[in-house]
Amino acid sequence: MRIRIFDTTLRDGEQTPGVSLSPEQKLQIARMLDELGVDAIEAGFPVISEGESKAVKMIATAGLSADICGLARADKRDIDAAADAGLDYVHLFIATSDIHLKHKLMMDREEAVRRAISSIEYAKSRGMKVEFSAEDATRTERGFLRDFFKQVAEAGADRADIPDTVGYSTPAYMAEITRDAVEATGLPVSVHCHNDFGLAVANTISGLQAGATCAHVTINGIGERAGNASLEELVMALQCLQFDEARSTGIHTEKLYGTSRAVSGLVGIQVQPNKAIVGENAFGHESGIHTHGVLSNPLTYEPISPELVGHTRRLEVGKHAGLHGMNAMLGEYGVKPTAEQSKVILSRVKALGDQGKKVTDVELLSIAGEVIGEPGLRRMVQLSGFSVSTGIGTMPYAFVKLNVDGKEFSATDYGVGPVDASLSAMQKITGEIAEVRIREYGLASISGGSNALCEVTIGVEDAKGNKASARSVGEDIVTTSVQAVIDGMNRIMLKKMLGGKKTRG
Ligand SMILES: CC(=O)SCCNC(=O)CCNC(=O)[C@H](O)C(C)(C)COP(=O)(O)OP(=O)(O)OC[C@H]1O[C@@H](n2cnc3c(N)ncnc32)[C@H](O)[C@@H]1OP(=O)(O)O
Ligand SMILES: CC(C)C(=O)C(=O)O
Repeated sequence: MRIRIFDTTLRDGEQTPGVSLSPEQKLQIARMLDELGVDAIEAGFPVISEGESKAVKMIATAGLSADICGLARADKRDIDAAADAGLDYVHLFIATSDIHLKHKLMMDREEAVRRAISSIEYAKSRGMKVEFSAEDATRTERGFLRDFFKQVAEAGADRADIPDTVGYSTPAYMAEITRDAVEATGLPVSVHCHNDFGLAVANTISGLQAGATCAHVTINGIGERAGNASLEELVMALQCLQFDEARSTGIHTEKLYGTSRAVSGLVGIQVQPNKAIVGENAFGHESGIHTHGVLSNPLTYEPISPELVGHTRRLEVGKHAGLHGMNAMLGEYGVKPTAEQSKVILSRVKALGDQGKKVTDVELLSIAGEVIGEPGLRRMVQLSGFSVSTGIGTMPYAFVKLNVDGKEFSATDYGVGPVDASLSAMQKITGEIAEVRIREYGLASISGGSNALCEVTIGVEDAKGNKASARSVGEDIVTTSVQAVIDGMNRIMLKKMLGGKKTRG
């Protein structure tokens, strides 16, 4: 069965506290969602502001393949705003649980039904298709919910949606009320699940198994409080796990990781490393037993291949590392220790781990260099000049000069602060010579006071998915950041030059 993916990143996702997108940013995300292959995009809630109405209009007229929809309360002004934004598809809602009716809407059940019916009739009179949500459905008295949906269908709604507004349902209950709604309405039914108890995807799947044909989801699971059902998790679960019946979607799964990162950047919310499918660690391994297995056959410790979702594999060393994984990582840099040397290198890596430290690629290589007795691995990139200016009433600015294998490159750029400006300037250079991008940046203070030492940990990646991590410690956060990036770049360039066996990606 083909499942309809209704993406609400731009509406419920944007309701994440602290997130606001400009119309241009919303259009940019809508285009990405369309390319990803979603069936419907909830572009926004047109009545809430001028910018929101403009954004919805821009998306509605952008010629996208997905159906474009907007949210409206059971209220004429909201419906007019949706129609005026150029929509022919509106998502109407009214709460049906007693707690919402009594304490929020101050109306009884009969009034809620009347408001639902009149809003559907009005939206239809304005030429729009209607998807109707019974807000807080899962805390609504079951008999009333069933009756409510029946009347919504009789009033002319085209689709019915079951929101688990505060993530309160269990999968079993979601299935029961989905069956009720399908029977009562005879309409295509959607499910809209929140993640307050971490069950949003499980509840969504349960609703789909019980007869719903559409899932409301967001990229990275962003949304109110603990968020909504995550698009990437749901889509991959439907595609890869065993269910009673096969359910497919139109999502181009190889675009999932890129879309996740792009949305994360635009909304300003980092994806947690252990997030399923798209987190940095979703295909990352440190434990020796795991890296050993993965090197032989990745499916030993990965349920799916990272390429399927546009992600890459990453091996790391640390306290839990083993010889096979560590030697494979060193092999990428052309470093081949003897069996005895490997044991010594690993014990020093573990000693760092025992001190509670993350061990970066640069540290692994410098330990290996010391143990093998080879001079440090060649630095192709060196910092040969650098200055920044910052202050109040001035735009932070950086000048960076790098010596790359004897050739000088320089770049300048602005940024939100001196670190940002320096990293942007560096990226201009690295874009030219090595296409290295910074995928992770962490800054921590490791001693107190204004003369504190800072520690910068950085992850860099090239266009081919080669990754390297580096750490630098110093007194000046800008210089330390630049040094960490340069260390990471050196590792990537060395890896490319040596063309060692690739253990990642
Ligand atoms: C579960 C969900 O995600 S629902 C969607 C939630 N999203 C948002 O709220 C996003 C943006 N919201 C806003 O910008 C504003 O809240 C607006 C523009 C919608 C309304 O702003 P205000 O007029 O200042 O009202 P306020 O937000 O304080 O209160 C909500 C009003 O909507 C009413 N309301 C809530 N749900 C509905 C509904 N489904 N149908 C009709 N009226 C509703 C409330 O009763 C209250 O009405 P009142 O002002 O007459 O008392
Ligand atoms: C408007 C509705 C569908 C909603 O977002 C919710 O109940 O979570």
